[in-house]
Amino acid sequence: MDTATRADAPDTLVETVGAAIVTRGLTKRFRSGQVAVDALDLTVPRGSVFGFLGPNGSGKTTTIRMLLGLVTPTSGEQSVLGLPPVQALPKVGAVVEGPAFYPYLSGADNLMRFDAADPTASRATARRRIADALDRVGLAAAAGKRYRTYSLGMRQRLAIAAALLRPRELLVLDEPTNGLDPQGTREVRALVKEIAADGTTVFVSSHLLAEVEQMCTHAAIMRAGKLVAQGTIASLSAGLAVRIRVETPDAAAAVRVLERLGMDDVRTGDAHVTAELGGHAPERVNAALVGEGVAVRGLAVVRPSLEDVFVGLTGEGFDVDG
Ligand SMILES: Nc1ncnc2c1ncn2[C@@H]1O[C@H](COP(=O)(O)OP(=O)(O)OP(=O)(O)O)[C@@H](O)[C@H]1O
Repeated sequence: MDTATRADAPDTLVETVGAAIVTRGLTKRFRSGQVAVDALDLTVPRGSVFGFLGPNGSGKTTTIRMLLGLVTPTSGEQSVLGLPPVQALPKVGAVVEGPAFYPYLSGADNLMRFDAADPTASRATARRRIADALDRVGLAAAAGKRYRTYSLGMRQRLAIAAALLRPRELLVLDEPTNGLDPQGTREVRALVKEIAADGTTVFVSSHLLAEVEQMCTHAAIMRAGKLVAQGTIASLSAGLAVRIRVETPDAAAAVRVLERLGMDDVRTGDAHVTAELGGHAPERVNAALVGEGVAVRGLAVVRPSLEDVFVGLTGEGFDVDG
């Protein structure tokens, strides 16, 4: 699945072989009549870090709860690791709501309690399992420290460790950086990449465009319960033009030069001018501007962002407040 499928899902089985998550027409209508998820066709390739992106209230949590068997769909189909969600659960780690940890217990003792709650886990190997999980999230050195002394990032990493007490093929994280400070956010993003590098598919919801752009290989964009687009990060923006941005106090002169070069969609901003780069070499554009006496304070090639994709497809800004 290297190409963007926009809102169109692949409809042959062949295309979904190897998918960690597939949904077809997945819909949740709450008793209130609210349609939280509307005919969702999602294909999450195995091995991807898949960003499930959408403003607050766009249906991300409801979808995740259906995928984990916590909410019954109104209609549609879904498979997780090729199985109905409930059957897949032993192979799926999830952090949906912050797990309840005891503040006065250490990180290791908290995990011990989690582990003990799993009837299939052998007691004999518990210590090894917990040490491995703590090591995996970078908390080995803090294993004996009380939870209440943990930073926000450490707390979230402990939650991820709890989800990774058993070998998992898929890790589902609902807004894992929500409420974290910048340091905690960096820690969690780095951890997600490490987990993916070990071969685990990671399905992570977020309302932060830049976060998904940085952390994920693929993304699906939701709006008001509906899928707007999905594909690799690169393919999502492939249809959008790369632009050149010129910082200059001589905007009017710069516009004339860019238009003379035959550049499309030339726009003037506050002390800058942008245009579609097309087949033009940025250094030649710069030379032409300078040759005409335009004072160029900065020149950048701007690749389209996921926000541009969202705006292009919906005609709306990406409003994180829903
Ligand atoms: N149990 C429920 N009963 C009725 N409506 C609900 C219920 N749960 C969610 N909704 C509604 O469904 C819509 C989607 O909510 P959901 O929580 O799935 O969105 P979200 O994208 O995860 O947003 P957030 O990040 O704010 O949780 C919202 O309008 C929400 O108010």
